[in-house]
Amino acid sequence: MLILKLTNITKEYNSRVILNDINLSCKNCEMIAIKGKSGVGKSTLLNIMAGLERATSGEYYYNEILMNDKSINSLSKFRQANVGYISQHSPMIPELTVLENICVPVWFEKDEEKKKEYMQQIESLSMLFEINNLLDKKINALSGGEIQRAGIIRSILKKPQLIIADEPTAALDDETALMILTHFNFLKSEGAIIIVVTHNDIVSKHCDKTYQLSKEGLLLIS
Ligand SMILES: Nc1ncnc2c1ncn2[C@@H]1O[C@H](COP(=O)(O)OP(=O)(O)OP(=O)(O)O)[C@@H](O)[C@H]1O
Repeated sequence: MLILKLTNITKEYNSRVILNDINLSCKNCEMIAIKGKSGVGKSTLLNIMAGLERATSGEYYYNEILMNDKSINSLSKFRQANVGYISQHSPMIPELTVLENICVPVWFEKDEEKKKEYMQQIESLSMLFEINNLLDKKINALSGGEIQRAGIIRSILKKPQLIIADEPTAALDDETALMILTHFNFLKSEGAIIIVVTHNDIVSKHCDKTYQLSKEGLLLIS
């Protein structure tokens, strides 16, 4: 079984405590929501779990491997192999088309079979998320919600084990958000761990557990 475990995690920036004594355990086929006030440290926590930042103290185990003392190079390999990171504002290259932007992770793949598999994923996900008719347009021609859906496809096309999503439905209407959540549920049933930061009750209702992040720590609220 795949387990993500945080024990007594703290994070400080310039001696300012952002996260204090954070404990969390989740396993594959689980989707959890994290809520909390602006500035409380939700993105910082996601960054630690994604291997983008190191905690100041405490232990982060992913699949029984201690991530704290990994080198920057190893963390980067961990991310490439395991993590699909969905951010609020997916960075896109404006000079490229939607398809070219989505294809960025495919550039680095040397295995031709895998490349083919990723391209098939892009085709089916863009149909599912209803942006298939926009793939040859320049990114600037898309709405915020369309760009967000393109960013989600790019983050999940390699079927990552760990999906970390920071407000993945912020730019989406409820109906489109539900479409994304239905797919997240499918990925969960296939074995992924999904961790979502959200202010949207529709999203948290689709999660197995909801946590509240505050200065007191991370509390299970439902
Ligand atoms: N690299 C950094 N250096 C210094 N301070 C930082 C850094 N990154 C984040 N912070 C600070 O840490 C605090 C938590 O930021 P974070 O982005 O994690 O909060 P958040 O809960 O995700 O907020 P929001 O909901 O507004 O996105 C903020 O006060 C922020 O200014």
